[in-house]
Amino acid sequence: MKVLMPYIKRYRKDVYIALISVIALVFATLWQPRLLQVIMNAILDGNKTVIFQQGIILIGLAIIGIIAGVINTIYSAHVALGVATDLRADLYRKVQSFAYADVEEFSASNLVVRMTNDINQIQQIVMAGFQQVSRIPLLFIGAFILAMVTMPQQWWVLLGMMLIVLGVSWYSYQKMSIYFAETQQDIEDVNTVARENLMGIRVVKSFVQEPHEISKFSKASDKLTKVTAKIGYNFAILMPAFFLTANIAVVIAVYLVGQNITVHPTYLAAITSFISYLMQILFAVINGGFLMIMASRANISLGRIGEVMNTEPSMKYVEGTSDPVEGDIEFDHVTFTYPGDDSPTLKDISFKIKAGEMMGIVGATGSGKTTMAQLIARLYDPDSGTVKVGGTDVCQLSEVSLRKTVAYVLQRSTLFSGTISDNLRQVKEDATVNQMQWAANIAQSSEFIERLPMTYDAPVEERSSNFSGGQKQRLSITRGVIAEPKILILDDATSALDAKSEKLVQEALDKDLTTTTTVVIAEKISSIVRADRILVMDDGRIVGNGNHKELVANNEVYQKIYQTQKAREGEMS
Ligand SMILES: Nc1ncnc2c1ncn2[C@@H]1O[C@H](COP(=O)(O)OP(=O)(O)OP(=O)(O)O)[C@@H](O)[C@H]1O
Repeated sequence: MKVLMPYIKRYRKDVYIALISVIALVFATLWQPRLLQVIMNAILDGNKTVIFQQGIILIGLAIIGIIAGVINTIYSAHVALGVATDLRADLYRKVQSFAYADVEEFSASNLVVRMTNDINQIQQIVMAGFQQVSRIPLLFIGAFILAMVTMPQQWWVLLGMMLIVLGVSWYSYQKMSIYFAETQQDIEDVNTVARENLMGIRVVKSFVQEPHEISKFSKASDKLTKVTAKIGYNFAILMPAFFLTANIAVVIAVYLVGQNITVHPTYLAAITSFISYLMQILFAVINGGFLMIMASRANISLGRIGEVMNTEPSMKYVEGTSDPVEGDIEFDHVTFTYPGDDSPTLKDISFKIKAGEMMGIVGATGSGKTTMAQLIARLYDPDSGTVKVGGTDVCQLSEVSLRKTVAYVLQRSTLFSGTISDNLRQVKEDATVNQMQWAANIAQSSEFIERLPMTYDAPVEERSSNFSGGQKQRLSITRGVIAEPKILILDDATSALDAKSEKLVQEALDKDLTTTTTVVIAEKISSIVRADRILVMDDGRIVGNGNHKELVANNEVYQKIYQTQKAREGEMS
């Protein structure tokens, strides 16, 4: 609730209108049986004036009730929609402030569920809250008092019905809250299976995994069905049980009143009014139960949202100039462990590279190459030691300055839906077509972009599905170079390019980005053979540092990689 209150307060005016309209609605609902009673007595007395007068008031009251109901729904919806929109925007802003490690810890899909499903739960409870929270107790207490006033001698019928209905609802709502919590989990499971399947649909199809995937989905879906069915059975029993109890109470009241009807003819009108109040009490209890269930679901969602909102980003940036720094890189005794891991992935790494040089990083898979690149881009901070860029500790650079200095191109290219120019302008807002062409020429992407009917305004579909792997990589490199970064990291970023294109990219980089430090992580030695310096990684340590010639001459690990690749190339040629 602490999370929600500041958001609700922003809609004070709508909240007041919603609450005042509830009071008008309850008044109209409760007063109608009372008037009906007066009219019925007037009918018995044959008093036409009273019938007419009270009839008009009754119609007026009904109209007031309808108008109040409409106003209440509109303003409750204003508050609910406003709260949900603001909360979603703040949650999104918060996630944007997270460090990469924070996003990884929550997991991206989990954060998406929190921003969509959980926010929806909040929206529903706020809406229901302003429609029902004040209405239920007012209706319940009002109907109870008026029923007692109408037929005080039937107090025990009323009390008996209330005890039974409240007892049964308490028991079943308790039980159903457990089922609803299970449903929440089961919905997430179904979502996860469906999402994984659809995102990896190419793999599913190519390995003919459809039957396996269908059975996995069926299992998750069956679990959800079972719990939902249990909720359905409970409701199926609960509703008739409530109405049976109410009807028994009505029968008892009518029977008792019927004994005296000839002595007290006004009892006839009173019993009609009494029955209306019994029904209102019943509806108040049923709606109260629903609200409790919704509230318990929303409470879980609120907890999940609060968890994100209260998470402090694990990485903070200093305020400072937004200018880029020079492209020198230095690692000084850097040790790094991934959050949650026991042993370090990088162990005591030290090296220096001058601005404008090219550095290659090779090593076995899992040896820590990508991790090292991530530390240059400050996606993580080291446990100990310092990473310096342009002679400054990366922790002492403002976020904008660091992002302007370092461009990081990954093997698995991530392009955003929109157009090619939208993607390029993410890095350089005011990029002209000439600048785009310049960058595309370096990345060898101009050749296919310019063949597209809309060239740089060509659409990029969701997950860039309208481009091949090689085209995606070239577009990512284009985006990486367009702002002429001081440091360009290519993390296996040319793996989907043929040898000729890769060579052309490297030559263009040498020619056009002369002052840029290039860090190339590659499986193939051929990709880094020209580098000024090559780091050889093995199990999180640097086991070789030199140029190709030096390493071929005296580094065992490098020699092994080189010989294996040469032998493979020999086999292939
Ligand atoms: N987010 C992460 N959380 C925990 N451990 C991780 C994470 N990312 C990588 N690792 C582990 O750190 C080690 C080094 O991974 P890294 O990706 O740096 O290796 P790499 O040399 O780039 O491998 P490859 O050549 O296969 O890309 C691996 O053992 C990997 O399992």
